[in-house]
Amino acid sequence: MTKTIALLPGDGIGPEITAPTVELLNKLGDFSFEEHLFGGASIDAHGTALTDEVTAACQRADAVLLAAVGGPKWDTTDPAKPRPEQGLLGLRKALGLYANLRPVRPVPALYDASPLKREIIDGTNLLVVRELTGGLYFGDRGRRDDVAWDTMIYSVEEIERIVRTGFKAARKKLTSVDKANVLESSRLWREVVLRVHRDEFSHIELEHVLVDNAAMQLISNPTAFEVIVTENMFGDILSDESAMLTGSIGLLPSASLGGDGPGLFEPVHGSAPDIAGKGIANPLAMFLSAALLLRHGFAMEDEAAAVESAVDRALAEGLRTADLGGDANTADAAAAVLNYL
Ligand SMILES: NC(=O)C1=CN([C@@H]2O[C@H](COP(=O)(O)OP(=O)(O)OC[C@H]3O[C@@H](n4cnc5c(N)ncnc54)[C@H](O)[C@@H]3O)[C@@H](O)[C@H]2O)C=CC1
Ligand SMILES: CC(C)CC(=O)C(=O)O
Ligand SMILES: [Mg+2]
Repeated sequence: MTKTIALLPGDGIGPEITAPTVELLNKLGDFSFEEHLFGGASIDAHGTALTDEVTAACQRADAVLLAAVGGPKWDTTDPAKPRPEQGLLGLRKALGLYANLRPVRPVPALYDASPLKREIIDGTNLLVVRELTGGLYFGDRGRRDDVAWDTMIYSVEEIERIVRTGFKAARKKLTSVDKANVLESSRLWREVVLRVHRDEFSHIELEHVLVDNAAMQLISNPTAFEVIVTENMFGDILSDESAMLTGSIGLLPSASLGGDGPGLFEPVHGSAPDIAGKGIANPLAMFLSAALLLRHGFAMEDEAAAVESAVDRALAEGLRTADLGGDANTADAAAAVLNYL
């Protein structure tokens, strides 16, 4: 049966990396794409980053494929004005997508594209499990006179469910990243992690690492990590950092899961306004997000693996977009991957 994919190209490089991804998916299955304005594009048309109609269309779809939102055109410090990123946060919340999986799998062909030494990267294969609908990005915030505040708030239930996702993803070891030496929300986080480990997953090795130390060890000793589970903002920051183990943020995909309805699949990177419109964006993070959509959204494991193999093969055969130090453009990258599919 035809599966419906809600397509949200968004802003900046979003439409440029979405078009070849649709082409790629069309080679692998019978999909019906329903494209919607989202983020800045939706603000321009409707005055809001996410309309009720688009929320409903995403809820009805079998999966949601999103590129990226945002850009200088919509940057504002005025809290009364709409921002593209509000659409993203709103959609994740509306779909109940509390678990964001960000696999980091450097391939040997690209070790030289990373600023890190080959010996440090070699053997790295980690997963960042980022809590996506709580924490600092969703807590109370405000401004009064010359004071502003954001609140990091977590309930036991919110921590339990993401920690279980982390333990289930781990074969041997889970690293829980927090700031329990300072933050009360992290102390609760750690208590819950310890209890869930003791009661349900004692066969998995557990370690706690403070977030500042984790940021350092991701660069000095990345093979020490298998699965990292952490709160929303820490995961946001650590995953962009981890991207450099692979050589570029343009390579990192993600899957957002956990709701009753469809999953949402999107690259880790943003709308890259500095290169938008030039046709040089790396589409591989978007292709790999489509692979996660096939795997997690539609249980199409063979097709997902085929996309990942085609990406690996293209890179092994020398494909290098500008972010990887080469001169291939978006169309070249798409042609190379489609060729090996
Ligand atoms: N999920 C989303 O929609 C996200 C949206 N944003 C938004 O995107 C806008 C730009 O944010 P930035 O901080 O600049 O982060 P960014 O991830 O868009 O770009 C950071 C750097 O990486 C490069 N880059 C990113 N993706 C690339 C790709 N596929 N190929 C080649 N180079 C790539 C960019 O050219 C830039 O130099 C902001 O409005 C931000 O709020 C940021 C992160 C995630
Ligand atoms: C609106 C932001 C939370 C987007 C972002 O940086 C991300 O999800 O990685
Ligand atoms: Mg981010």
